[in-house]
Amino acid sequence: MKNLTVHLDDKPIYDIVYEKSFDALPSMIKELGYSNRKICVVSESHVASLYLDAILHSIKDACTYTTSFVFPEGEASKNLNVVRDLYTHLIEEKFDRNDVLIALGGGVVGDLTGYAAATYLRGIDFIQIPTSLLSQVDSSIGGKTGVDFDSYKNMVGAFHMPKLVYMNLSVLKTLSNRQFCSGMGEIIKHGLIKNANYFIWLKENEAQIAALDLPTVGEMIYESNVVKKNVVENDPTEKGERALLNFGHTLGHAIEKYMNFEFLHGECVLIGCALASIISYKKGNITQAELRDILHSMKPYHVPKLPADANFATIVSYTKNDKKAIGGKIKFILLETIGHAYIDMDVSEEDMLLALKELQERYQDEY
Ligand SMILES: NC(=O)c1ccc[n+]([C@@H]2O[C@H](COP(=O)([O-])OP(=O)(O)OC[C@H]3O[C@@H](n4cnc5c(N)ncnc54)[C@H](O)[C@@H]3O)[C@@H](O)[C@H]2O)c1
Ligand SMILES: O=C(O)C(=O)C[C@@H](O)[C@H](O)[C@H](O)COP(=O)(O)O
Ligand SMILES: [Zn+2]
Repeated sequence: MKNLTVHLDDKPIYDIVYEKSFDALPSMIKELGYSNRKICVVSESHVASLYLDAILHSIKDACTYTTSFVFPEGEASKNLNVVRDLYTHLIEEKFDRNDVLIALGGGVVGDLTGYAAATYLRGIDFIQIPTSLLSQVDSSIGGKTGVDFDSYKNMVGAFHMPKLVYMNLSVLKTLSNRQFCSGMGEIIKHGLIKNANYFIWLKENEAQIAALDLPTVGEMIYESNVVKKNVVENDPTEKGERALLNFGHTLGHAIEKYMNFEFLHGECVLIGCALASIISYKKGNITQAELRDILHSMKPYHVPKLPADANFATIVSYTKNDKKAIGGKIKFILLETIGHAYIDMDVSEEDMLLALKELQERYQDEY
């Protein structure tokens, strides 16, 4: 697979490289000019138990000093307390402005490490080594970094681009099926908002994807990265087009909070995409056949059902804290057709409630 380069203002900023091992990492660290720097590898308990020793061993001769910082796995760690502990570690290890962080893990590690890199000493370099499907297709690219605050998603953050995104596709072999399916939420989103052919390809290849056929999964990751890279290059700080990447996230983030993070981010994005598609259909945009195709495309990935007694009004009330609201109005992302999304400022609470009710009914009929 050809590597990609993310440009800003037509200047190359960082590469996304596709590998099947960690072997090429030391030479890439040297190429970035980090031979005389210290490196702290940041990870969480589960990923660290699988890959941290290998990474530390592989980079030890590529820089002057290595250390690591490991926090408990899961979304509950994506907060300012853990960032504070990381700052303390970096201060104790005398990290200066030239030193470097490596984020080794899924989106939680990437978002948190990126935020620490953006803020420690007003900004130091960091490298993304995404290990979950979701982080390989989405969160490692584009420089959105941040943490949750009082269970409000990504309330505190910064835009800070990595210097390299190093994908080792072979690590997906240790990922659980549930986490793999969660990553599919962002992937289906990419097809729906930007590339109808990619959406069709996803449906045609769903058997190979679900069976984790690595060449097919590699192609899928690459296609998703192209979608994300193009959007980020056009609008790195979300002044316009980048908001489309939030398709499925307004209600998705509200459901994540409502479910106390028991549902995974990508699972909530799948539900959110289904709901936004229902609203798009009810507004006369997508056809009934398109809506059916969208809901069917999610079926192999085990979209979790909201509890039968879920309080939809509470879920809708959580969307009021959406970071993208302008003058109290929510910037909702809808589909014009499959492959074309737009910002709609007129989605009402009633629209959201009706969509939640309809999805719950469709789930009872298995769509
Ligand atoms: N910055 C962005 O643009 C962006 C985009 C999408 C999502 N996000 C954020 O990313 C987070 C979700 O990311 P995620 O789904 O990767 O969650 P995560 O980081 O919690 O990782 C998911 C789980 O998979 C495990 N895991 C990761 N890699 C593994 C591997 N190779 N083998 C075995 N287990 C592995 C982890 O231990 C964890 O339990 C959310 O906080 C979300 O808000 C950010
Ligand atoms: O990169 C982006 O831009 C995205 O919106 C990607 C989303 O998948 C991701 O979940 C992001 O963290 C959401 O950002 P937020 O600003 O809505 O918190
Ligand atoms: Zn997301």
